[in-house]
Amino acid sequence: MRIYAAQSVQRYKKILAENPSNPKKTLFTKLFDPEKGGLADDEIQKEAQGYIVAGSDTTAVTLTYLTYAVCGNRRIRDKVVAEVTALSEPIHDNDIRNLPYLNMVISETLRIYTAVPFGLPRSVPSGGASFNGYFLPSGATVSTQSYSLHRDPTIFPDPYTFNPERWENPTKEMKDISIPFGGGSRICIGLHLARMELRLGSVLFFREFPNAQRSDKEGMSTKDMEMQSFFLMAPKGHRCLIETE
Ligand code: HEM
Repeated sequence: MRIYAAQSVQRYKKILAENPSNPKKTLFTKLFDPEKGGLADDEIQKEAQGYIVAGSDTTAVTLTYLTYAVCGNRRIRDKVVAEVTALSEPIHDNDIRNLPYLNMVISETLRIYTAVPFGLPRSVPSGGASFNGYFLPSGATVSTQSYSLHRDPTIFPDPYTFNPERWENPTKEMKDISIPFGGGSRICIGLHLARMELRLGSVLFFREFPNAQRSDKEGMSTKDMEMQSFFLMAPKGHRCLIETE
């Protein structure tokens, strides 16, 4: 990935050299201009690497678990299929961003199959802070994480069951405690893009494969799909087999 990021930076520098006044714009275009507070090549490369990890595996893992969860319950799958097959082509995000059942399925996937089970660390500001009766000294590193919050049985009854309907009328506590994208000023910068990808990916998949179901070929089982933390969460067996009826 380091090499890929370095090559991308070099490719873009070539584009800039060929058309310095009007280059094809990317997220990083301004960073290449040292006169406008840009960064050095190796700094851009590190940023690019961060975006590749933060923006690809997260969504891929979430979409994998969404597909697996939906395909494991015919009632849920058929409700998703009914909603997405009622759409007419061409499909644009505007047509699907408010699909009620699909959004519940996505919220439930982000609750129970959080790809990022932790929060990135924060430093307590100078002067320290009091939280829940505890004093946190200035400079201490603190963090919270979504994995156990999303499984709190007092907020999410029967927390280990994939139940999209629980999002039909979510309580304030459910909304407050759900942090699949973190929170505060450093909340995931890609959350809207991620939700868009999850919506589009699911719509296209279940329109194309309305009869998709879990496969047990090649010994595939739920054991393969147990979540393991490789920094990001991912299926333990590194695979997810789905077949059509
Ligand atoms: C389902 C998909 C995703 C999940 C679950 C997710 C989750 C998270 C979480 C929990 C954080 C830490 C936030 C915090 O500490 O408060 C984070 C940070 C970040 N995410 Fe995402 N993310 C996803 C998709 C994306 C995408 C698509 C992009 C970019 C294209 C992205 C870019 C980033 C970046 C750059 C940060 C660091 C933000 C900062 O430190 O200011 N993420 N993400």
